[in-house]
Amino acid sequence: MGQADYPQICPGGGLIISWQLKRKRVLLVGGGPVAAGRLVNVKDADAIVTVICPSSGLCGEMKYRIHVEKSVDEYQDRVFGGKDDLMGGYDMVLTAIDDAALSREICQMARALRIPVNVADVPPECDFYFGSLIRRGPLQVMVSTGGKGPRIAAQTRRIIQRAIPENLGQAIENVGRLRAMLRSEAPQAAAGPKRMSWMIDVCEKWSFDELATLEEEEMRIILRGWKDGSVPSARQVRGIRRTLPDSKSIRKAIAGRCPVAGYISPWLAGFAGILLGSAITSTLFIVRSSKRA
Ligand SMILES: C[C@@]1(CC(=O)O)c2cc3[nH]c(cc4nc(cc5[nH]c(cc(n2)[C@H]1CCC(=O)O)[C@@](C)(CC(=O)O)[C@@H]5CCC(=O)O)C(CC(=O)O)=C4CCC(=O)O)c(CCC(=O)O)c3CC(=O)O
Ligand SMILES: NC(=O)C1=CN([C@@H]2O[C@H](COP(=O)(O)OP(=O)(O)OC[C@H]3O[C@@H](n4cnc5c(N)ncnc54)[C@H](O)[C@@H]3O)[C@@H](O)[C@H]2O)C=CC1
Repeated sequence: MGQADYPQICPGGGLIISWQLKRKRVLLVGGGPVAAGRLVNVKDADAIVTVICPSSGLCGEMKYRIHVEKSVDEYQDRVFGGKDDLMGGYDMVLTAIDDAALSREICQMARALRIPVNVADVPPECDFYFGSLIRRGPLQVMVSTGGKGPRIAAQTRRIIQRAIPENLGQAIENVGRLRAMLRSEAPQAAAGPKRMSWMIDVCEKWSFDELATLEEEEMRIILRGWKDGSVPSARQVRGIRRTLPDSKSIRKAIAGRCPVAGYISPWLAGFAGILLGSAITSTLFIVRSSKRA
């Protein structure tokens, strides 16, 4: 048992977790563009949100969210009024106001009440930071630089965004449905380890594209393997007809590069070659025919 057997502890980071805010109460003070961004973040997590901000200070998006979309659960058209405003049983307090002294005060009051608080742009007054976010259905990715470089967080997010397959959200959605079906077929706690290793096999054996296009009937067929611990492949479940190459392989074949020579895909090169060949042949034919004539 030595140091090398265990992951190294790297102090100085933040704890990245997926805070379940559903039906929890969030107080948002402010109504500018930053507050509007925060609102979207917490409503994406199904929170119950109260906004305190005079209507004269609401930005366009905030007006839309409150009056048209009606996604703000409670709107109070006034300035922040002191400690009583924090007594609504809140699980989180967010401020995005252009008043540094008041923000500091709200932060201190929230901390005294042990309510986690974020003051936009003031790291010492944040119990947690927001991050740069990617959302694809149930898939969420957050990039944090721990306050060192928020713009770099956004740039990193864009790099990751490009690397995430388009249909991954749908694949995860379907895996969620299959897991739920498995849980109702084998609900016993004792089956946990077997359930988990069977689900691991499904996720490893089926590609994202195959999972993304899974239909309910196919899920039932896969589940037939559960009892003897086997996982049928997509080819076995779908037969030869539906096992077309996935979109990634098609894209690679058409637009990819030959890994050895580095030139564009042999498919594309081959196709271009045929086109060029027929063009040359027909030109020669036309030239010869016109000479004869
Ligand atoms: C600590 C933190 C606290 C918090 O607010 O939660 C915080 C603090 C500060 N931000 C500042 C500035 C900028 N913030 C952004 C952008 C974002 N800032 C976000 C989060 C965070 N910002 C938390 C740390 C997150 C992390 O590091 O990972 C993002 C990720 C999420 C979001 O806010 O929703 C979002 C990108 C979303 C996206 O696009 O994906 C840009 C870039 C831009 O606008 O394009 C700039 C200008 C460039 C620059 O300054 O670097 C300043 C300086 C003010 C000054 O100099 O006066 C401070 C204060 C300080 O650093 O002291
Ligand atoms: N983390 C981030 O990504 C960023 C954070 N910020 C910071 O966030 C804060 C807000 O930014 P913006 O939305 O652009 O500001 P803004 O100036 O557009 O909006 C300020 C809002 O606060 C409201 N407000 C002011 N005093 C209030 C009070 N006593 N009670 C209730 N509401 C009050 C105003 O009516 C207005 O709606 C700024 O302090 C800014 O430094 C700014 C840009 C990026």
